[in-house]
Amino acid sequence: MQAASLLCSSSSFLPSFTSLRSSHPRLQVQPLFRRAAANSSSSKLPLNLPQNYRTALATLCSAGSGSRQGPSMTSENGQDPRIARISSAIRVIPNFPKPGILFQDITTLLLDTRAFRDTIDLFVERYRGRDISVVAGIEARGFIFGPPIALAIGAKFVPLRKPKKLPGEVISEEYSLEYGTDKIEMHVGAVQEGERALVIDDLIATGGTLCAAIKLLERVGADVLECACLIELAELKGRERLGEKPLFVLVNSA
Ligand SMILES: O=P(O)(O)OC[C@H]1O[C@H](OP(=O)(O)OP(=O)(O)O)[C@H](O)[C@@H]1O
Ligand SMILES: Nc1ncnc2[nH]cnc12
Repeated sequence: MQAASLLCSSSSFLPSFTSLRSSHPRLQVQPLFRRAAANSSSSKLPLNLPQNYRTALATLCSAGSGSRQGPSMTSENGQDPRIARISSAIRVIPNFPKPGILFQDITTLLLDTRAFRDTIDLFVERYRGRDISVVAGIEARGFIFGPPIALAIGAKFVPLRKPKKLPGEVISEEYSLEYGTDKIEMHVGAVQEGERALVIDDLIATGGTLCAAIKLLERVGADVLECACLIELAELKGRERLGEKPLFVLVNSA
């Protein structure tokens, strides 16, 4: 399968927007849910069309030994019925912020109170009762999903921020982009050795950001149970970059 390419030409501008060009082959997965517009090419889509082809995989996108189904997985092809609504609520904007990029816009999901609530609930159902004391959210969109999950499961929320945003002493982890590098930072003392952590972001593309987040947490001795994202751009194989670390996603977007 051809790998999609990062189109950003500089790490200071559009640090990690990742494209899946419309010419790319379809995702090689067994979809439990396929959207009606599944055969559309992104280049044919009007900008305001809420979706392109998107395959929702419910909890089956978990990898590694941490994989398990949430308690409310009622059957309709084995998929939780909430997934279809969540998938539909994410808008895909072709050619934003640069030509060739299919931008996964989660702001439309936030406008749909039921879909937003269902998203949080699905994560909470998965992580409640697993003795997680830290939910680490990645700037910026991990800050939207992380805090409600943290509150619901009784964990603290730790923001992992872009450079020079945190006022206290920080540890940093650099990660590579197609062109150049970027960095995320965490406050020293926010997480203690031995704590059980979950990393949350809206989306995994190449996986560089999540890898850096895992490294930050492990450097202070935390045990990172799993990473969780709303969306996976599976063609970019970010999951492989995570190695054995389990990844849980709700929606797979090709
Ligand atoms: O898997 P990767 O290739 O590392 O890319 C994924 C990251 O890219 C996006 O954030 P972005 O860097 O665009 O920052 P933002 O959320 O502040 O817009 C997304 O929210 C993830 O954090
Ligand atoms: N295609 C994409 N849409 C939204 N955020 C992204 N981050 C990296 N690639 C992205």
